[in-house]
Amino acid sequence: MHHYPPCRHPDKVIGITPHHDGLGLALLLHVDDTPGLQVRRGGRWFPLDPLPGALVVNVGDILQVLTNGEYRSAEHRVLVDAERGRATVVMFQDACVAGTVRPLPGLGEARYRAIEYGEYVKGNFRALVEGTRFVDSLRTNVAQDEKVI
Ligand SMILES: O=C(O)CCC(=O)C(=O)O
Ligand SMILES: [Fe+2]
Repeated sequence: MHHYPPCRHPDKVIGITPHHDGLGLALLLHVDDTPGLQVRRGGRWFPLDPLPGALVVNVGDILQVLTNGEYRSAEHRVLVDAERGRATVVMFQDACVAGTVRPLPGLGEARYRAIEYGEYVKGNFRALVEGTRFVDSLRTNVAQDEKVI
């Protein structure tokens, strides 16, 4: 659960810095009608305003690998509001702890190499601290050559 208190200087703070979710699928419920969530596409930020009764479904990096890059993990961030607080509830679907993160068979040549889940988690945290994307380090030559993912 997230709570973003109002801030009189919203231009000077950030609710959550830009990131890609590292896990599988994220389901996000807006508890109130305060906007703040934004998604980046083509270098621009777009607001994802709350819709009553709707869930925001967000693809994370593991799902990007699982689908061999067919589904892309979306970069997003949260801004804060000057007057109103904001609350959200997020549920992350994760991979099996004893499992392997790899593209599912039948989706063409693998664009990502397989990695044990434990190693994935460690690498993902390391990359977060360094400000890089761990999923990029898993790309195979196929993905490098295509320059699409
Ligand atoms: O609270 C939100 O709108 C987004 C939360 C989020 O991006 C996250 O938990 O990864
Ligand atoms: Fe997120």
